[in-house]
Amino acid sequence: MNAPRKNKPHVNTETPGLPARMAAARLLAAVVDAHTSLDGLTDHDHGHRQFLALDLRDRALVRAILNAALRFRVTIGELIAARLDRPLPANANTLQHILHVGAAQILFLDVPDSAAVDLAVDHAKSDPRTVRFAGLVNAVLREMSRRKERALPAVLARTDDAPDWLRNRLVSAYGETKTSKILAMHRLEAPFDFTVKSDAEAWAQKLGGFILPTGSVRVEKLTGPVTELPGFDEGAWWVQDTAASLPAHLLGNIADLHVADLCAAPGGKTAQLALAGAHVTATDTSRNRLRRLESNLNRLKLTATIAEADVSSWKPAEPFDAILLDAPCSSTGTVRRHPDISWTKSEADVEKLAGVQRRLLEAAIELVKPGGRIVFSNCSLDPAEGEQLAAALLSERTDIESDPVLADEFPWAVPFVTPEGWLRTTPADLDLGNPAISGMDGFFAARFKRRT
Ligand SMILES: C[S@@+](CC[C@H](N)C(=O)[O-])C[C@H]1O[C@@H](n2cnc3c(N)ncnc32)[C@H](O)[C@@H]1O
Repeated sequence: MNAPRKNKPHVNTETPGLPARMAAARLLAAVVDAHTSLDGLTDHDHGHRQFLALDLRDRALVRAILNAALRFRVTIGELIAARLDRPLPANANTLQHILHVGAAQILFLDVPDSAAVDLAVDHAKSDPRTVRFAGLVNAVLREMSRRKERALPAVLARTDDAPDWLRNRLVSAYGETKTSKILAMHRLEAPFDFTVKSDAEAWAQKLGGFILPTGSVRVEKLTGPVTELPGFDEGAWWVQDTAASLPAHLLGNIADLHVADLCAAPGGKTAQLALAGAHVTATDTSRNRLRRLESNLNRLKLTATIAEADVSSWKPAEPFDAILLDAPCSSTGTVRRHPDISWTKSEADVEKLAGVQRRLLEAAIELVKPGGRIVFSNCSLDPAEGEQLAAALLSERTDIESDPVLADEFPWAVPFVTPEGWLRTTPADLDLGNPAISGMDGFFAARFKRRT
């Protein structure tokens, strides 16, 4: 018989609620320590095995815990630190994650505090790395629960809930005041935007929303899954942040033109181009994502030619009349919907992705006919992936010119057009008075023309 191990865990890990908390802490580690995307970890087909082992209710709880833990990570960290006599050891990652998962429930979720504390303590006891800290977990979280009414508003008022790298980059791009507005919006769940095929008025009514100046229908909160909403089965609309719907419009009248949508999946912009009457070729490197694009188009009863291809080496038979390149990016414009991005991405990613975008844009120029338009877009807030990249390209290449968006070209575009004729949106824009229904994703779009 083995000798009993010191600190041997002695907890029934099947205790109701405990597997969900253990999965939440495990996924938090994957996001924060290994920089893995939360969408991938919580995918219902290919997600993390600890997540897939849970029933649907617990999966929803894990998603809610992680959204809060990541959205308010700085606030939570400060409240934990205030309850400790000295900082936790640097290698105490697992303990940190258990505390953050417990605190996220106590501070931001509708879970009884006692359950959140007890399950965090059980979790600590179940793991040899944290069993000796079970008392500390109990003390910190109970005290947090007792003091939250007083402590939480004060800490929320002085924290930004952004890692330093992101805050610093935003301040250099937008200044302190606008950065504060953007980060305040990052604390809120984004409303749902729908791009409708026609009759926005009727769909706004049926979906319980309203029409934005950009033409999208906005709904503050959904009452059930998207797939059960009116109009889903008949393909009357698709979910698309209103900012994401703007770049495709910049191609102008594309009826009957041959348009390539490069980096197309899952196809929100392909659908717009097809709906506008173009003959669309949609390319992407990801076979899985192209499958999603195909099924999305089928539901919407729209068509496009689909090509699995890498833009940088793609050699189509004919050049296109127009090109949309919605390039992969750091996605910092979508933090409201994906609070993990602040913690999975870094300054180095921004620089690396700006290099990728430049290469893809150079390749895209070769695919358009002389005189043809190219719209380059992405959902980053960082000028390195937007304004700086566009300016560098224009100053270094003589075969393209800027095709600026004019102030009177699209009435909806006026608030977002820069002096250079580019489009720039941030979550602080589209302020409708009530923050819960305001804001939009951060997007950049520039329009170029290939010289004849
Ligand atoms: C921002 S997403 C596109 C979103 C899409 N345009 C939409 O509106 O639904 C970027 C896409 O670029 C694809 N991608 C990345 N590198 C690529 C490359 N070298 N060639 C083609 N596609 C690429 C990714 O697989 C991903 O689907």
